[in-house]
Amino acid sequence: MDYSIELRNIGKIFDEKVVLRNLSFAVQPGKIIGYIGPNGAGKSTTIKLIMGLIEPDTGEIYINGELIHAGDQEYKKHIGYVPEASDVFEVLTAVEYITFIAELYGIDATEAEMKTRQLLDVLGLSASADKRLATFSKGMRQIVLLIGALIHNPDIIFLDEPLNGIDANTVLVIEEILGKLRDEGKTIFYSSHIMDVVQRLSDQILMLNNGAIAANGTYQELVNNDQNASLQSLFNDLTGFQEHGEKATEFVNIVTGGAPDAATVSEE
Ligand SMILES: Nc1ncnc2c1ncn2[C@@H]1O[C@H](COP(=O)(O)OP(=O)(O)OP(=O)(O)O)[C@@H](O)[C@H]1O
Repeated sequence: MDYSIELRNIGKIFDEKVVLRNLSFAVQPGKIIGYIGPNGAGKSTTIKLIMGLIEPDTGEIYINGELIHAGDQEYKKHIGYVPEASDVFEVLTAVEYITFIAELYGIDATEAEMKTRQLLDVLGLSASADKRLATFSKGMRQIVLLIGALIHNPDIIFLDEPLNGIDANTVLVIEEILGKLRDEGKTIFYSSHIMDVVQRLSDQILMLNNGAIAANGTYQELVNNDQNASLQSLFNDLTGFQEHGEKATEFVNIVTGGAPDAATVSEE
């Protein structure tokens, strides 16, 4: 079987800074892939490369076995993307925004509106369907972005912190939706800093550090079946971050004036 996404030796440099170095990984359809790493590790850059928004400096990207380039259009029809930043067209209503996207993907206008209203209804937003997005809360916007990314039934779905601002009940529904889409054979590429959600949802975890893969496997493989381990502690280990306790003490001491040398701490 072809991989749905395969990166071979990808390199990317921005302003003389090496952001991705020889990045290689492959993922199969019908899996949720947790894509994690510290701020600035290169996660969004990877997603932009796969979505063809930017070109790699070196290496190749294959989607469903086909070598792709940034200018290619065909494969993009099979991709859905839920961005982290909720930049939506504020003057549009939820229905207008989602049907606009659906029509861009070639869905007939009447069908697009019908499907949009049904999906908004399922996720509890039917009363706000014809309200402008300017009036929507962060979580409501996130749901609109999610529907907009899925309405054309994509095979490969990228989600960047998709649960931000969404209430606990709707989170449960969305997690189940992602599981069902995975069972339908979709590839779900899930990027998040919330380790317990990634640990719970992912069939495969890819950890990026300094532009290279630091770990790649199932959660059980990564923690070596250690019952006391967690993705959070593995993340701290692999990214070499052990001083959270000291950092917290230092911060609180500065705020409260509790440490004798608090005034000099920031001079480093
Ligand atoms: N267009 C760009 N021009 C210059 N530098 C860029 C550009 N895009 C990303 N970078 C740099 O590349 C590095 C990786 O950024 P990227 O957004 O991929 O990280 P990330 O892992 O998604 O981080 P976060 O978790 O904070 O979203 C950062 O140092 C960033 O400043």
